[in-house]
Amino acid sequence: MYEVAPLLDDPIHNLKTIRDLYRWAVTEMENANLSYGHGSPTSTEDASFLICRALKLPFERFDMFLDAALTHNELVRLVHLIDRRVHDKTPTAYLLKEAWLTGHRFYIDERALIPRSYIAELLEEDLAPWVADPEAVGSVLDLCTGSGCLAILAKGCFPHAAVTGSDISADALEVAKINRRDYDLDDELELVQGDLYENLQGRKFDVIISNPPYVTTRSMDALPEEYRHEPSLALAAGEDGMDVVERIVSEAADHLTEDGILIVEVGDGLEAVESLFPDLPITWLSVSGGDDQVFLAHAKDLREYFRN
Ligand SMILES: C[S@@+](CC[C@H](N)C(=O)[O-])C[C@H]1O[C@@H](n2cnc3c(N)ncnc32)[C@H](O)[C@@H]1O
Repeated sequence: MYEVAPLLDDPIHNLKTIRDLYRWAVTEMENANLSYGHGSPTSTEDASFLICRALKLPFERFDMFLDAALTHNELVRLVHLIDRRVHDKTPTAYLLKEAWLTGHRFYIDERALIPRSYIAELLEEDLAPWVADPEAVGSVLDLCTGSGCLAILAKGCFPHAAVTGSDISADALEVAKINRRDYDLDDELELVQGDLYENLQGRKFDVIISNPPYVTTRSMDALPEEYRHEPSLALAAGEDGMDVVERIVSEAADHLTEDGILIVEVGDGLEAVESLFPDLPITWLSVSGGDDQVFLAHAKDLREYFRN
């Protein structure tokens, strides 16, 4: 039996149906001033998602189940989860051990960043201008792969490519291995532990994607509590947030094939990137729904720029 304090004291006796629990959860969440940067964008979505998935109900049909009665065990379990969401500020994805990205489900726990990269949308929809024939892409590297979410989506986008995901964190790679197994990709997705390009034996890739850490020291201090549940290794990247990005870009030419491309997410780091690499030809890719920025660079331009 869970030990449930202090939320349970009062309300549990009055919560009979999913609707009762949902209304109460939304009120508790709104009073707690939570951050919604990890998936569901509002308290109503966060509460309904948490309740649905914890009860294994289909999220898109939540309305149909609102009048269903809750058993005592279900109620205790859900109140406990909502208690952790409200008081520990644990992101819902970590409570449920699942995150959704472009309609795909990924296992997640606190060893890895909760999947939310904008590169996922590009992979699903928007790479056509730069990759004429996805079927012809032979190799993809997902640097800083974390949970492996982007590497797995890349496998879907480039069906004939050998995909490699690399990360410095052994913990994160354990999460990636779970996702690799869930997607039945044990034989098709290679996972490598190392500091960026280390341990890739000088191999070259047609496409390198990366959602690296890019939070500045100052922003780290101001992040909502929810972010403190994520590994700081996945977020923090020095004074200007460019510690890892700088190395990814400056070493990329050695790891790209002749016509290869590099795609990197940098948050609101547009100015920082342009001041680090003035005159490097890069294309900023607009991704719907956020300030986050992703850029693309061609191998030939990187080679030329870093020739000396
Ligand atoms: C922002 S998370 C991205 C995870 C995943 N790609 C995603 O989009 O959800 C950044 C990842 O970079 C890894 N990382 C940080 N520094 C690294 C380094 N020097 N070399 C390789 N990986 C690194 C972290 O362990 C973390 O998993």
